[in-house]
Amino acid sequence: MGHRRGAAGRRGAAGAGEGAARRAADPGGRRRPRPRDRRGHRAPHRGRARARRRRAARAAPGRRGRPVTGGSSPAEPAIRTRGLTKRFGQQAAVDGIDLSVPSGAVFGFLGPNGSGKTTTIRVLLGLAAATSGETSVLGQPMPRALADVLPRVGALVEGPAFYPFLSGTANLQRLDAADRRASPASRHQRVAAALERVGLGHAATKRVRAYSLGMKQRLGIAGALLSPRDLLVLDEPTNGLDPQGTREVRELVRSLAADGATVFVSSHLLAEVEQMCTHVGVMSAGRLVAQGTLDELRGGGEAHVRVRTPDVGTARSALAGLGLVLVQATGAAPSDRAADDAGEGSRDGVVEAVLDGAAPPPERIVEALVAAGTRVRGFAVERATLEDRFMALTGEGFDVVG
Ligand SMILES: Nc1ncnc2c1ncn2[C@@H]1O[C@H](COP(=O)(O)OP(=O)(O)OP(=O)(O)O)[C@@H](O)[C@H]1O
Repeated sequence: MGHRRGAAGRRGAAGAGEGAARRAADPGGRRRPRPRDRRGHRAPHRGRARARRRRAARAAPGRRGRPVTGGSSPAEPAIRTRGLTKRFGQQAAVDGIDLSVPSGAVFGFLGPNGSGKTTTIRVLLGLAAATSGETSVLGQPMPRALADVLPRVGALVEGPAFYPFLSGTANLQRLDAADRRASPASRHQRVAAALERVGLGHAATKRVRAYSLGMKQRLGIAGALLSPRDLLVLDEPTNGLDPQGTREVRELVRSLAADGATVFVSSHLLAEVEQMCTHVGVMSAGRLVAQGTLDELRGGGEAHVRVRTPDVGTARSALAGLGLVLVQATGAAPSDRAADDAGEGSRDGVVEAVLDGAAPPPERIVEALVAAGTRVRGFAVERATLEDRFMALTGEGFDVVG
C-alpha cells in the first residue's frame, strides 16, 4: 500500500520546482527570442499559430473545444521512445524502454515509487539528458527539436509552486509574463480563460494561500494551459490530494483529453489510472513491463473457469477431457453422492482450470460437466483483474485507493 510522498518531498528529491516546469512548458521563448521588426518590436507569432490551428482542425475535425496546434499526423504517436535509457552512475533508473503514446490518448504511466516515471518524464521534457536511446515527441526528434516542440507541451512536474500571498490571477499573470512569446495585450484574457478552464474562475481573486491543495494543483494545470497545447505531461497530479481534490483533478484531466490534447499522466495509483486513462504503460524497476489500452492489459490476464461442486473428481475428469489445464481442485473430493442421497449433505469443493483460446465456450463446458454427472452448484469465468495483472508484472502492489 501507499508510499505517498508529499509535494515538498518531490520537489526536494528532483531538485526542481516551478522554474523547471515552466522551462519545460516554455523554453523556446527564452532560448530563441523572436526576431524584431524595424521599430524593434518582436514579430508576432499569432498568424503562424492561427495557421497551425487551422491545419490541426483540418487533421482532426471531430475534436471539440480548444484547438490543438500540432502538425504531427494523428496516426503518429505523441510520444515514442526506442531503447531509452537513463543511468545515474551504475543504476539504470530507466532501462531501455520502448514507449508509444498514441495521439489523443490519456496515457497513464503507472509504477511503484522509484520505478523511473519521473526520470522518464524529465528526459522527455529535456530536463535531463538520456544516456542512450531515441525519443520523439509530437513527431519530432528530441532533444534536437526541443525549442520547436516544447511550446506545444504543457507540463506539471514536481508539483506547482506559487506565491501564496498573491491571487490565482496575479500568479498566472507573472507566469505568463515570463513567456516572451505571449502578447501582454491579451494576457488578461489568457489568464482568465485558463482559470475558467480549470474551474477556478470563482477563486481568481482569492489569495493562493487560501486555496485547497486540489485548487493549487488545478492552478498548476492552468499554468500549463496558458497557451494551446497538443500534449500535457502531468507528473503525479493528484499526489497528496484529499479525495475531493483527487476527484477534481481526475475530472479535469479527462476533460483536457476531450478538448483534443494528448495527456501523459504518471501515477502510482492503479484505481486512478483505471478511472481516468484510456491507455496505460507499466514501469517496474526502470523497465516498461507492459503497455496498451486498459482493455488490452486486462485481456492479457489469463481467464479461469471455476466450478463449485461436491463432485470434485468427476468435474476434474470432465474438464481434463475438454483439454483444460487444471490449476486447483479443493474441497470435497472424492465425490460423495451416497452421503448426499442419505440426506447428510456433502461439502462443496472448487475445481479451477485455465481457459485459453482453444477452450470451448462456457456453455459447452457446463454441458460436459453435467453430462459427466457433476452437480454444478456454481460456475464462473473469471479474468484476472488489472491489479492481479500488475502484481504479476511488477511483483509489487499498487495503491488502490483513489
Ligand atoms: N538525480 C538523481 N540521481 C541519482 N539517482 C536518481 C536521481 N533521480 C532519480 N534517481 C533514482 O532513479 C530511480 C527512479 O526514480 P524516479 O524518481 O524516476 O522514480 P518514480 O517512479 O518517479 O518514483 P516516484 O513516484 O517516487 O517519484 C530511483 O531509484 C531514484 O532514486
